[in-house]
Amino acid sequence: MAHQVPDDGTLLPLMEEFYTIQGEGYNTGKAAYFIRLGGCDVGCHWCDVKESWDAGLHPLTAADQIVENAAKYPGKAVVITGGEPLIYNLDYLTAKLRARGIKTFIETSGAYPLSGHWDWICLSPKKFKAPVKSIAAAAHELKVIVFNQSDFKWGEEHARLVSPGCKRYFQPEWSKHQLVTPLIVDYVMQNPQWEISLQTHKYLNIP
Ligand SMILES: C[S@@+](CC[C@H](N)C(=O)[O-])C[C@H]1O[C@@H](n2cnc3c(N)ncnc32)[C@H](O)[C@@H]1O
Ligand SMILES: Nc1nc2[nH]cc(C(=O)O)c2c(=O)[nH]1
Ligand code: SF4
Ligand SMILES: [Mg+2]
Repeated sequence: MAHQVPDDGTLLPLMEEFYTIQGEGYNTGKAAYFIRLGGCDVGCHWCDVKESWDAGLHPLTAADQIVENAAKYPGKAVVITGGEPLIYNLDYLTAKLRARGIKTFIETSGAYPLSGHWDWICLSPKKFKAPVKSIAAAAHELKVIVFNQSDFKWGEEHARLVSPGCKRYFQPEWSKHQLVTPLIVDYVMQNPQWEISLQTHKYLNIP
């Protein structure tokens, strides 16, 4: 059974929360508390967290409780991810985190309209359900997953939509990383407005 999630953002389906090091993208290497919300209908066939997709499997949890949990850790940054976190209204959760001096980062496909107050927005657009138009201009980071050669073209199409200061990354799809990492290395050397992002937590064997 799906939950009835209230639209004021005070209750959210929480899959897991853990303190670790941001493994990907611009904030790689920084300690952060991860908040993983359940629910996603984007359907990436290579998604590395398919257990998140069914929101009904993940308990509705008070946003206030999530804030209390996050505030216990010395790293004053959270990464809100999922699933697709923008299915939910994140205004309440992010306002409360910021009021506690905690920086707010999001990982999103952009398939739903932006809510929340953000210090860093990582947009990772997907072919399977394209981002809403308004989100590209707000992104601080564009992180495109490379599963095959066609993803470079897809990345370039989205790079035209983001702001000039937005960081651009290609990140290998994990199951294909041996094959596609050398392609990304070549691409970045030829197109230095792009950088490579690796899922460093998977090499470090941390969450
Ligand atoms: C699991 S997603 C959750 C957030 C949001 N649904 C999204 O896709 O951006 C978190 C990040 O992991 C990336 N990701 C998911 N599966 C991956 C895989 N197999 N290899 C590399 N990156 C992956 C996504 O593109 C996204 O940047
Ligand atoms: N260490 C670590 N860094 C991450 N960056 C984005 C992640 C995600 O699943 O959204 C992730 C994750 O699951 N673990
Ligand atoms: S949008 Fe994110 S959570 Fe959803 S299927 Fe794709 S990678 Fe997984
Ligand atoms: Mg992950």
